[in-house]
Amino acid sequence: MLYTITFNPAVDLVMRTDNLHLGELNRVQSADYVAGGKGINMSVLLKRLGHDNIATGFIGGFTGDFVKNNLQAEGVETAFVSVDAITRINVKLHANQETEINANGPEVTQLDVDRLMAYFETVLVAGDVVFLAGNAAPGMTSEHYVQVAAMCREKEALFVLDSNKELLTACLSEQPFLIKPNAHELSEIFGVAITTIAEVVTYAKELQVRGARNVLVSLGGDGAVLVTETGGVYQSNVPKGQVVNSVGAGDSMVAGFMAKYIETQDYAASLKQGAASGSATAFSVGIAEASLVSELLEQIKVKSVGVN
Ligand SMILES: Nc1ncnc2c1ncn2[C@@H]1O[C@H](COP(=O)(O)OP(=O)(O)OP(=O)(O)O)[C@@H](O)[C@H]1O
Ligand SMILES: O=P(O)(O)OC[C@@]1(O)O[C@H](CO)[C@@H](O)[C@@H]1O
Repeated sequence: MLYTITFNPAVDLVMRTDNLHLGELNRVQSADYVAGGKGINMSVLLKRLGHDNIATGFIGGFTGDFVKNNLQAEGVETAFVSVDAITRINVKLHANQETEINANGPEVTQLDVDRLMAYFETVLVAGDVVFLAGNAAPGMTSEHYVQVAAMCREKEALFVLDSNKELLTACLSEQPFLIKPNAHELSEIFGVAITTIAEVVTYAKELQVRGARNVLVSLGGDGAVLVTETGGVYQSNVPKGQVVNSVGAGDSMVAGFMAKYIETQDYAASLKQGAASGSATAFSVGIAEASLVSELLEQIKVKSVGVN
């Protein structure tokens, strides 16, 4: 089975206005409410690409009910631990530029974490895939991420991680199957400016030395680079299209990549579908429909850029 974990889910409130005037009343042209949080976005796209999965994490309040109902409407099974507080609302504002305002989210206690870990202790078996994505909820530390990573390693489940510098680097020693930093996160991890593809490859390989099995670096409108444990180094382009809302593009890339990997174990084909999925979501209000992913696949070129 595939499981996603979102420690701090959200309702994403996506609003559009022509111009944003700080310090004044602004009225918007449109407002859309979308179930969000990185693991949740992955669950939606995995299901749309034909992969049953179970969404887990911590959830609460009327916003939590909204997220669960949306997932269930998508056909995604849910196994969240309920917390006695309201799941956050994150504002995604599209004016001249995209601005994101992410709330803190509810406090999570050690008892909540223990409940979630007890669930995984019962269900997880060899060959399962666990996607852990997004930031920690208040009350959580990197130790909780390492706990999940270690359990996956012990039970021989593939562990896929997309999170910030501190949480990602803390888990490297548990040998995650896939990590997906973006260019900015890669620069932050090493404290250097990374501008060329050669530099991306060098630092992605350094993450492998530190424990990651496969490293997918997303480069926004410049595509992505994949460094594999089997020695491949691949680069993908982006298709033509109108960016509508790039929120969730990275999550979609991970879901699209893993969906294809599970089917084929073909890294180049997986990168191709990952890239198509990321762009398809960037060209959509929420997470992409499978039909747009297939349509964009035709425009994605994956080339080998050297041997690892
Ligand atoms: N402007 C764009 N045009 C076309 N494709 C895009 C664009 N932005 C993102 N993508 C696609 O989506 C992938 C992931 O995007 P990005 O690097 O922005 O991830 P991210 O920073 O993790 O995003 P997020 O945190 O918002 O999900 C890119 O590698 C690319 O394939
Ligand atoms: O605060 P986090 O957990 O880092 O990110 C949460 C978030 O910004 O990530 C998703 C897009 O990747 C959104 O759906 C959601 O609002």
